[in-house]
Amino acid sequence: MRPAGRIAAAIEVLADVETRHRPVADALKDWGLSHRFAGSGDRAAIGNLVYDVLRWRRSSAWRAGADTPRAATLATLRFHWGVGPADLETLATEEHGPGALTEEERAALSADRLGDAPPDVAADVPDWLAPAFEDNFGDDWVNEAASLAARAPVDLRVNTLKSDRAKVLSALKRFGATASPISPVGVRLPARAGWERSPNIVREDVYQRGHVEVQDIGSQAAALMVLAHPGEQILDLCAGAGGKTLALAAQMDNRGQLHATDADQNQLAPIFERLKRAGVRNAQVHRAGSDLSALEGRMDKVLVDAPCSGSGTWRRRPETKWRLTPEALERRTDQQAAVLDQARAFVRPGGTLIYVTCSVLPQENEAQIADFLDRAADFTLTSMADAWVDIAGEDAPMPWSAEGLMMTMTPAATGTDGFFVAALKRTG
Ligand SMILES: C[S@@+](CC[C@H](N)C(=O)[O-])C[C@H]1O[C@@H](n2cnc3c(N)ncnc32)[C@H](O)[C@@H]1O
Repeated sequence: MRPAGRIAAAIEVLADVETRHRPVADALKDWGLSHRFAGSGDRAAIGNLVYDVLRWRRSSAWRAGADTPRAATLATLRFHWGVGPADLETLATEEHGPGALTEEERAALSADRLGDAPPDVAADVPDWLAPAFEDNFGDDWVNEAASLAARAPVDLRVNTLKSDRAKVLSALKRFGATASPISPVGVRLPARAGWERSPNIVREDVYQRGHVEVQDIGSQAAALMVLAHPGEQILDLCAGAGGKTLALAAQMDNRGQLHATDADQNQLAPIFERLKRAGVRNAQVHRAGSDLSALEGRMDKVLVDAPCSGSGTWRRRPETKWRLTPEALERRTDQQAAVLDQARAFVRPGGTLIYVTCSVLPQENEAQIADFLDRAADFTLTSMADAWVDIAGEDAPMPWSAEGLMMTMTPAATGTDGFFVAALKRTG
């Protein structure tokens, strides 16, 4: 397909998402099924544009002067893909293209009005979330929020049970792989621009042989902040598909005992195959709802990788930014409080509870920890500043942190997805 046809297709998919409130992936898949002439490269390229429109939806509508899929798509091409006004005009009128620009569109796309936009429009966040960002990031809030809109790179974690970073870097050199400045086991493949397709890493030999896992550097750093050591007893209470379980097993060098469970058995489903592929031998998976009373008071570390709004991962799932509601956020914070209360019983005296979210919202992070400390007098916050420097090195970018006590990684500060980490020591 020619670019003009892809642009028209992206507008069609976005209209479907909007009018039928459909998941983006489903709308893209259906479009592909009903347009068999489009190859897999075309479908991926259309997906790139659709997701980019969703990333900057609010600011694009402002720039275009209209909040429609067509207006937002044209503004995305103009202001994020660098397509000049004359080229946009030509593309629009080509065969199978989206159709000639109107006078209003031409005027809106010829000059950029973003400088006049209110902060929450420039930040590309829903207006009800602006106070949370401002509260968390002060004067930097617009820049921080806007950084959650850009395309994300593909990050990989080298599985040290099977390989090392130098070998993985060499195997993935053709994708532009570089070593992460934060995670000593992290490898980054740069984000692709425009229509260009991301590398399909799961087809690579290093992936199929379990030498790497796809995992954001922020998620890797959060797992490293557990400070798991060989020989310890560790519980991963919200293990889900096991992303952090695998990282912890590698840190433990397969020694000691790693317990993994989740409240939802369906979430756990992929973990078994992943543990096998990664060569993990020290993990025991407990089915959802299992009786874990034998572990109470015995764990050196308990990881709560809590259910959350996912605001830190908006780069990867931009549609979720616009679908989040105050009610859904409140449900999440209730779940977080419940899972923290559940987790504390497993920590041995002197052991540590590590709380992680992939969110940057203070309601799910600092406020959640403050409330927990009010309920749990036998826990105290521990500083993470030294551990961060030990793991990442002196020159690595620093997360947001008040006195080193709790940490928030963000695309703007650490070049990662947004992640929050707090470590709470059981004193009594
Ligand atoms: C952020 S996801 C976990 C991601 C996973 N740790 C990883 O790194 O791939 C949060 C998980 O918490 C689980 N969950 C929610 N409430 C829970 C509870 N009370 N106890 C255990 N798991 C819970 C959800 O089912 C979900 O799988």
